[in-house]
Amino acid sequence: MMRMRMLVSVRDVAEARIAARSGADFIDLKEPRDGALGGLPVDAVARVVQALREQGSPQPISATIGDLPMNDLPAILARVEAVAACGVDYVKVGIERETASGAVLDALAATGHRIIPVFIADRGLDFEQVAHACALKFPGMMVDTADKLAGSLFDLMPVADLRRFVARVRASGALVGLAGALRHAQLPALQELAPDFAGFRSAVCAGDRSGALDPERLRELAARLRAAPAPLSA
Ligand SMILES: O=C[C@H](O)COP(=O)(O)O
Repeated sequence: MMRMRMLVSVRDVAEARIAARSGADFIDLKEPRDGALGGLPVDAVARVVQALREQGSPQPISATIGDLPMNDLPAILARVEAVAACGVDYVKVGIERETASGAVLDALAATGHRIIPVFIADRGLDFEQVAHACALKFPGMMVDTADKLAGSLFDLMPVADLRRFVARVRASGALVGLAGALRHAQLPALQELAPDFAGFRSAVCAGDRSGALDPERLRELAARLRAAPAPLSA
């Protein structure tokens, strides 16, 4: 079992370069000021992808499409196409706990792009929806939280549900990731859950997640993740 990898959310070329040289395993493009899955303008995504590819950064790159309502499937699909065309490795799409989400998952799977559904967990997870997504064979799946002021993922979801999510997604063959205002202090709890990767923004900024990426915090987190033994439960 590999160690747990670290996805780091960045908003521009400068932050992406910092993340690439400071220990990030996945570089995730978003505008943190615009919420959990705030999207960057497509030309900004393209600029970051070009800069990272030109400097030979090996990390896979993901980008979010932005917070779009589940009932606006045409807008979701148009945005997926635009973001995928920037050359990212993965397109992240927020999945709300709503009836319309089933049809969104079906349509995303049919795009042929490498989509990572991100289940928004503030109101808990619908495990039928998760099972539905698992059957659609996405390359990865995550949970994240929308309200970053309500505490971390561990405050919003029971550990038993997180464990169930990790097991269910892993059994489907997809990569599984956890995020939601995760902090350094939660690394032991994360290690115990043993997702393939964990996503960070709040913990690697000097102020709140809308501020600037802090290379020192990032390097410290990366060092702690590298030092941690691979969890037995994995
Ligand atoms: O995809 C990961 C998120 O951007 C993590 O952000 P956060 O640590 O502020 O919840």
